[in-house]
Formats: sequence, structure tokens, C-alpha cells
Amino acid sequence: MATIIPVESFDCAVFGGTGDLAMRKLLPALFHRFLDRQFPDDSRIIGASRREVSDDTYRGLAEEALRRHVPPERFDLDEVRRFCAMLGHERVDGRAGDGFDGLARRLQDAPDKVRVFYMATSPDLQGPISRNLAAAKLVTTRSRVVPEKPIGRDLASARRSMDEVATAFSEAQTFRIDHYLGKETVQNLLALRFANPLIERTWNTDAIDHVQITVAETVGLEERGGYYDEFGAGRDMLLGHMLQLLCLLAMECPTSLDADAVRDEKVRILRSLRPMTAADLRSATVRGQYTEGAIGGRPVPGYLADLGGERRSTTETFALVRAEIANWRWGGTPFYLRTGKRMATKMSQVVVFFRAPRFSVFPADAGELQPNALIIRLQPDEGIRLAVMAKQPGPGGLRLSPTELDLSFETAFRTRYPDAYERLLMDVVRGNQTLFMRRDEVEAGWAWMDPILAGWAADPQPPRPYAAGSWGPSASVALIERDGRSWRDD
Ligand SMILES: NC(=O)C1=CN([C@@H]2O[C@H](COP(=O)(O)OP(=O)(O)OC[C@H]3O[C@@H](n4cnc5c(N)ncnc54)[C@H](OP(=O)(O)O)[C@@H]3O)[C@@H](O)[C@H]2O)C=CC1
Ligand SMILES: O=C1O[C@H](COP(=O)(O)O)[C@@H](O)[C@H](O)[C@H]1O
Repeated sequence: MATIIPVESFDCAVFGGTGDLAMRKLLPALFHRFLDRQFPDDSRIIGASRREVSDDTYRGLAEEALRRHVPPERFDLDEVRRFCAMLGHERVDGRAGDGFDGLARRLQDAPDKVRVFYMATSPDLQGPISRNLAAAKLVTTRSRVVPEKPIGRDLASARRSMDEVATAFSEAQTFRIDHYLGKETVQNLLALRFANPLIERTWNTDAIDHVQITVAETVGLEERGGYYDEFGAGRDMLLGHMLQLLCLLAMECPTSLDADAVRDEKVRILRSLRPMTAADLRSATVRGQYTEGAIGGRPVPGYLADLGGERRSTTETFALVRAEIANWRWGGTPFYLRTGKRMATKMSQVVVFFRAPRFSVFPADAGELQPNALIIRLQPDEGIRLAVMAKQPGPGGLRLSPTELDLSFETAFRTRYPDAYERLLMDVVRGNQTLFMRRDEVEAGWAWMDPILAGWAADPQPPRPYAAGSWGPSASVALIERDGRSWRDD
């Protein structure tokens, strides 16, 4: 049974409280934390959006959302109604500034309570909402703001957006969310590396040949075509989630687990990424876009049809980058980052390939010695496997076979894995920024990605097609094979 550390009572205004993210992720996450009694029931959660929705109607919408997104074994109608009694809705236009007085009236009786302003709205509203909150004198010393991704479209616009938020909130009050950091298996990367000397002592280029980081999804655009077509896989996945994974895998051990100690080390990695030249873009990156195909035996349309069929688009739905970290620990060990929509299976995984043995004492007919690999499955089927060579049992000669040491987290821990937003929302309330991105981290990520994205945008060649249900364009296989390596997808 996991230890639940209670947080104090809070007020949380969710801008975009009627939207998809709020209904599908944020309210269910808060409900799970409420069910475990992690926060007192005099906390208040206020949805804020432009539509006219009464408190009762909003509670009804929330109840429906919980019915859909909370597993039946955790859905208890009495508890749901107790949770929903904490909810309300205020009609607010974050851009025009209407309705902030109503929000202020709701919150005025508790000026000393922790106040969370969650921005689950389009990113261009982050500045206006911040300014309007400040003008309505809603920002107290105990207030925190949670800007959702994406932050900007490039380094310059990200800076502008962060500057605007900073007119109302200090850096210490700003919790830039990347939900991958809230995933249990992602946090476990720190435990794996820094609680296990066996692993950490081999965690460098002397022992490690290369690292593969894959985030493959089977979903397509869902209802987010407008957003996705503007951002693409590079900005949507590589920039935030995948660079965060790279940082946790590659960073030095921080001096402590304090937010800034951890984030200092992540920033160092981002700044050590070798900048891509125009020539690298051709040899070290691949963009793709899915065409029609089949997933799980079901035919699915291609990207352009998913977009509505009327638009031409060169947005990438698949991205691969071979990243190199120019530092003492990692020089000579490439990190392959690969992500795509409508891939063969949903799977996020890191595979660390160790170098081949320098010498084999075994005769040629004993079987080929395969290098060790550490396979860290982030989702689904969370767990860690170590590919090793072993003697084939039997009285004959000494024959070797590849086999695996297999640690399934489900069997080892037998506990419910909380959704990433559960952990992150509670961290916001308790004021712990460790799992949130600092401004210089966001900037360093963009600084590395900007030339890649600009090069892709200027490329006259469109993204390479790949059939939905495959592992991406054939060029992604060719890229790694040119390096004498191959993908591990199991
Ligand atoms: N959905 C997801 O899975 C994820 C979303 N995100 C990010 O979260 C944000 C929201 O996404 P999502 O929920 O999908 O978007 P939706 O389009 O589903 O919801 C947008 C919400 O914003 C409200 N809104 C729009 N304009 C205003 C305004 N001027 N003032 C106040 N509220 C407004 C809408 O209500 P109304 O029209 O009534 O005002 C609605 O509640 C985006 O930045 C997205 O990138 C990040 C990760 C995952
Ligand atoms: O932030 C995003 O993440 C999801 C993938 O998240 P996961 O928790 O299901 O792995 C992705 O589908 C979406 O496009 C992106 O905006």
C-alpha cells in the first residue's frame, strides 16, 4: 500500500474547465486523490470557461466525465457526489477579461489558502489570463500557476509567452507541466540509476553503445486536429516528453532531490546536446506522415483524411532524431529518439544497449554472443528486463542462448499506478517544483529543437509516408542500420 502524504486545503481554478483535458484527465486525477483522502473536502475546484454553466450543471458534467474515465472499481457514486460538491463553474473569458470579478468573489473568503490557477486552455491565452488575474488582484503570495503545453512554437515565442506569465507570477510560483514527468515509470528512472550502483557504474559511453527511446502511439489525431497540424510530432512529443526522458537518462546525479538541483542537471544535458547542422538533418533525422492502414485488424484512414480530407499538410506525425550529447560521460553514445502516431502498437520504452564483449572464450558453434540490453518499459506492461546470455540447459556441449531477467512491476508491486496528473497536481499544491520545467530548461530545449524544426520546414521534400499500423517510414530503419544497429520493438 503506497503512503499517501496529505496536502493542505486549496482552491483551484481550472481555466478550460469544460474542455477535454479537464474532463478526461484533471477531474479524474483530483477524484482519485480525494478518494484516497489526500486533501480536505473544504477544497474548491472551479471550472472557468466562456460558456454559461451553472454550478449544478458543471457538477453533472463532472459526474459524467468521472463515470467515463474512472475505472468501475474506483467509481463509488456517493464518493463521486461528495467530490462534485466541491466543484463549481464561473463564466470567464480569459482573453477579454470578463468574469474575473466573479472568480474573485468566489475566492475572496480565503485569501491565505493555496490558490492554483491551471491553464487548460489554448497556449495563447496564458499571457492574457495571467494579466487579467493580476488586474483582478487574484494572485496572492500563496498562488501558483500551471501552464499547460505547448509553451510557444519556437524559442522566441516561448520566451514571449513565459515573459507574459511572469508579469503576474514569479518563477517559484510557475509550474510548467510535462505530464511524462509525473509517470511512475519515468520517475523510476532516477531510482533505477541512483539507487543501484550496479547500474550507475556502467552508465557511460565505456559500457553503453547506444540508447533507443521510443514513444509509439496507435491513436491518430483524436479531436485535436487543429492543434496537432500546427505543432506536429517534433513540437508535440520530441520537444517536451522525449527530451525529458533523455535528460533523466543522461544527467549526472544531482546534489539532492531539491527541485533546482535536479533541474540544474537536466539543463546541463540539454545544453550539451550537439547542435544539428543542415547535413545532420539529412543523415540524423527522419520525418514521416501516416497514410491509411490497419491497426489491430481495423482499417484506419491516413492523416490527411483524419484532418478532414480538404487540406494538404506537411506536418510530421512521426519523428526520429539521433541525438548526441557532447560531454565526457556520453561522447560516442548516440541516443535515438523516435515517436509517432498510428504506429503498430502503443508502447513507450527505453532500451540501453551495452557494448559487445571484447573477446569470447566460447567456440564459434556455441552461438553468437549478443550484447546485453536493459529494456525499460514505461507503458504499458511496465517493468524492466535485462537481456543476458545463458547456457542452454542440457548434457551436450556448451551452447549459449539469449534470455532475459524479467521484472514486471505489476507482479512486483501489486498496486494501482496513479495517473501522472494525480502526482503532479498534488505537487503543485504542496509547492514542489521538482517535476516541473524551469524556464531555462524550456529555453534550452527550444534552442536545440529550433534549427531542426526550421530545417524540416524548409525541406522541399515532404515527410515520408508510412502505413498506419507500421513502425514508421522505412527511412527510420535505414537510418539506424546505416549505423550498424537495429530497432528493438519488443
Ligand atoms: N487534451 C489533452 O489530452 C491534452 C491537452 N493539453 C493542452 O491543454 C490545453 C487544453 O486542451 P484541451 O482540453 O484538449 O482543449 P479543448 O478545446 O477541449 O478545451 C478548451 C477549453 O478552453 C475553454 N476556453 C476557450 N477559450 C477560452 C477563453 N477565452 N477563456 C476561458 N476559457 C476558454 C473552452 O471552453 P469555452 O469554449 O466554453 O470557453 C474549453 O473549456 C491545450 O493547451 C492543450 O495543448 C496538453 C496535453 C494533453
Ligand atoms: O502530451 C501529449 O501526450 C499524449 C501521449 O501521452 P500518453 O500519456 O498517452 O503517453 C499524446 O497523445 C499527445 O499528442 C500529446 O499532446
